[in-house]
Amino acid sequence: MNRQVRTRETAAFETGEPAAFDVTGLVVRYGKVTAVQGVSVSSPPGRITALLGPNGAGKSSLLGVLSTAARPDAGTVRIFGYEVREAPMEARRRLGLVFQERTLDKELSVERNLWFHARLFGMKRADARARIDRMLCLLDLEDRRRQPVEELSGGLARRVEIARALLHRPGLLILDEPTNGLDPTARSAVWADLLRLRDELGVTVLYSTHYMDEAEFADEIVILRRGRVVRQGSAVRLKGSLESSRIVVACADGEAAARQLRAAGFDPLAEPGGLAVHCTDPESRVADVVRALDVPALTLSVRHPSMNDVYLAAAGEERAMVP
Ligand SMILES: Nc1ncnc2c1ncn2[C@@H]1O[C@H](COP(=O)(O)OP(=O)(O)OP(=O)(O)O)[C@@H](O)[C@H]1O
Repeated sequence: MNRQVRTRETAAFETGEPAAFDVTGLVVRYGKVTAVQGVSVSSPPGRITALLGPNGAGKSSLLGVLSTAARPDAGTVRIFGYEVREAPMEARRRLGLVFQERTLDKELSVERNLWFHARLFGMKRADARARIDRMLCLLDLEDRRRQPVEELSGGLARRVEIARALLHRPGLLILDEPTNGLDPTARSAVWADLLRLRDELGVTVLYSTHYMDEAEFADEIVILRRGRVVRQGSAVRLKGSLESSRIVVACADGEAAARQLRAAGFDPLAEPGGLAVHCTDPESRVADVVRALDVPALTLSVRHPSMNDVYLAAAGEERAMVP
C-alpha cells in the first residue's frame, strides 16, 4: 500500500483522522469553459454534505474529480488523505459511487449484481457472501435477493446501487442526484437508508441535489454558483444568516396598519401578502404587534427563512423572500 502519498497537509479533525474528502483550490476546465473555479471543501468522516446549485454550477464536475473519473486542472483532491492524481487506486478503494446512469445489469438478479461487484473489488468469496448478506439486510432488500433487477421499481434499483456501492467498505459514498426520478415514498426510503449508513456504519456521504428538503438532511450544505462556493454551513446557520424572520400582517387597511405599527416603534415593510415586521425572535413579539394594531379582519403569521430562501439568495436568481 502506497502510504507515502498520504500527505500530512490533509485537513485533520479532532480525532486526528484525515478528512474523508479534502478539496483545495480545485479548477476543472473543458476547453475554454471553466466549470469549477478554485473550490475548497472538506468533511470529517461520518458526516453528510449536500451540494446545491443551479444547472451548470459545477456540481457534477466536482463530483467527477472526487470520484477519480476526471482529473483536476489545478488544485488538490484527497480522499482519506490519498491524493487522487498521485494515488488514484488508494483513493478509489475508499469510494462508493452512485451516479445518475443506471449501471446495474438488468437481466441479473440483485444478488448476482452485488456478487460481480464484490469480486471486481477483489473481495474473497466468504467475505463477499457475508458482506452481501449484511448490505441486503441493511437496505431491506433481502426479499429481492433473487429477483432480476429489471423487475424492480426505480426506488428499489437505487437502493441496490447504494448496497453495491458500499460492498467493499468504502468510507465515502458519493451520489449524484440520488433521488432523481423517484416518487416521494422512494425518496424517503433512500434518505432513511443514507442516514442509517452514517449513523450505523459511520459512512461519510456527499451528494448533489436540486431538492431543498433533501439538502436539510445534510450536516453541511455547500452551494455552488458558476463554479464557485457561494454559501457553506449547516441548514440552521445558513437560514439564520439571512436575518429575515418576520411577522407578516395581512388586513384590508394596510396603510392604517403601517401607521399604527410605526407609532408603536416597528418598521413595517410591504411584501407580497402583507406588511412584514422583521425581528430575530418573531414568536416573542407577536403580542406586541397585536397590541399595536386596531384594524378589522387581521391575520398574523410568523415566517422564518427556508432553505429555498437561502438557495434563491445564494443563486441570485430571484428575490429571496417571495412567499
Ligand atoms: N464534457 C463537457 N464539455 C464541455 N463543457 C462541459 C462538459 N461538462 C460540463 N460542462 C460545462 O461545465 C459547466 C458545469 O457543468 P456541470 O455539469 O458540472 O454542472 P452541474 O452543476 O452538475 O449542472 P446540473 O445541475 O445541470 O447537473 C457547465 O457550463 C457545463 O456546460
